[in-house]
Order: sequence, then C-alpha cells, then structure tokens
Amino acid sequence: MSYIYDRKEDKAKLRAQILHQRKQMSLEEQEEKSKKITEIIVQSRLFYDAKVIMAYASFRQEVDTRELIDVTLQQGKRMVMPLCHPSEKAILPCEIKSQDDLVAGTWGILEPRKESLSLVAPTEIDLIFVPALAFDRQGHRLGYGAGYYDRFFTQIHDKTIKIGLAYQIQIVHKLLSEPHDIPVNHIVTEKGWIDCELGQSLAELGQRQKKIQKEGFAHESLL
Ligand SMILES: Nc1nc2c(c(=O)[nH]1)N(C=O)[C@@H](CNc1ccc(C(=O)N[C@@H](CCC(=O)O)C(=O)O)cc1)CN2
Ligand SMILES: Nc1ncnc2c1ncn2[C@@H]1O[C@H](COP(=O)(O)OP(=O)(O)OP(=O)(O)O)[C@@H](O)[C@H]1O
Repeated sequence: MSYIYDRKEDKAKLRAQILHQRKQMSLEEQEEKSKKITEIIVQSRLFYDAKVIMAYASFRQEVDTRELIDVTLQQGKRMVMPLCHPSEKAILPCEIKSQDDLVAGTWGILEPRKESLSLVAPTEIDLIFVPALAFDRQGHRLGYGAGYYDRFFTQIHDKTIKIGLAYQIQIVHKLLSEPHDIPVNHIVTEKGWIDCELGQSLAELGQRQKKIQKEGFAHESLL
C-alpha cells in the first residue's frame, strides 16, 4: 500500500499507520523477509567492496540485522554499531568484534558496551545500513522523529553509501522532504534494490518538465 504524504501534520499519522501495519506481520513473515533482504545485500558488489560497515541493532519489527552483522564479522570486515547519546540526540559510532559486545541500552536497543568503547571516526565508514518507519523511492526517510540519523549523516564522508532497509510495506509514495533530511542512496526490501538516486533524478526531471510546461503556457498566453 502507498500513501500520498506531503503535509507536515500528517507525519504522526503516517508513523502510527506504518507501525500498525508492521505489527500485522507475523514473526515468520518478518524472519523470511529479513533473510531475503540479507541474502540480497551479501551478494551485492556494494557489500563486497565495503571494508567498514555500520548497521543498526534491530528492535521492534524492524528488518532483522543479526545475520547481516554475523556475515560482516565472519568476512573480516570492520563492524560499527551506534551508541545513542539521548541528551544530545547523537549517535556515536563504535566498533564491535562480536555481537556479545552489545548490551541493551536506551529503549532496549542493543548497543556497544560503554565500558569497552572503541569509537570510530564517522568519515571512516564505507557503508551504513539505515532503519526507518518508512522510505519513499527518492530515499527520504521517516524515523521516530528525534533526528538521530540526520544529525549523524552530517558527519560522514560524501562517498559513504547509505542503504535503507525496509519491508516493501514501508515504501510510501512520497515523504515530505525537509531541509535537514539527507536521503539514503539505495533501499533494499524483500523485493530487491531501489536505486534512490535514479528516483531523485527522475523527480528533478519531472520538476523541470513541469516548469517548461508552465513557462510554455505562460509564453503562449502572451501571443
Ligand atoms: N534500531 C534502531 N536504532 C536506532 C533508531 C532506530 O530507528 N532503530 N533510531 C533512529 O533514529 C535512534 C533511536 N530513536 C528512537 C526514538 C524514539 C523511540 C521511541 O520509542 N519513542 C517513543 C515515543 C516517544 C515520544 O514521542 O515521546 C515511542 O515510539 O513509543 C525509539 C527510538 C537510534 N537508534
Ligand atoms: N542536522 C541536524 N541538526 C540539528 N537538528 C536536526 C538535524 N536534523 C534533524 N534535526 C532536528 O531533529 C528533529 C527530528 O527530525 P525528523 O523529524 O527528520 O526525525 P526522523 O528522521 O523522523 O527521526 P530519527 O532520525 O530519530 O529516526 C527535527 O526537529 C529537526 O529539526
């Protein structure tokens, strides 16, 4: 299902709708789709080429990242996980060597142990797997509304690839893009890859065509 969503006041409504829909999925369905998403990623060139990978620790009904984290570590890549700093609404990227290095933190989300932190410079990260409640095809994201990821994205390298992970039901027609929003480059769902840069250029092309049409009509009206 997709929603037309372009008013700020609809944000809370859309969050509630998506959360409700995601809760309707059975555990088996979530596991099966997460497995498919993991398979698609680990077979990709982007994953193969990345040496430093950051992933979120899945909670509630998010796409499960546990297998993805295991494969990353097994392949000898560096695994980075977010540690939340709630008072600053900041994400601190920390390297882990195994999933045993994680403990339940804010909201029960697993995060690196504070006692043995190994901070990583955000600019060192090659690939980031990003959670969301919803994405549109241009890579805009709707989160829980605290701005953690947008703040973090201002610190990473331009070349860092951001991949949103979502079930197909979380892909919506259009999300309101705000000035602080930094879109992801790709999305992977159980149905495959969505190239958001292509979506962004198509949207730009659409805007240009609309402008040409408008200017064309304005010009004709002068005749
Ligand atoms: N796995 C994962 N980790 C993540 C995120 C995420 O979306 N997924 N976040 C992405 O940014 C940050 C955590 N953001 C969160 C923000 C709010 C709530 C939360 O439970 N909020 C309450 C409502 C609070 C209120 O409105 O006052 C709720 O939803 O019940 C959870 C996570 C950082 N780590
Ligand atoms: N780079 C930034 N610097 C400062 N404030 C920011 C930045 N990015 C977002 N914010 C603020 O954070 C708040 C929440 O942003 P937004 O609604 O986009 O969150 P979200 O992406 O849904 O949430 P989250 O990333 O936590 O899942 C907004 O009020 C916004 O002004």
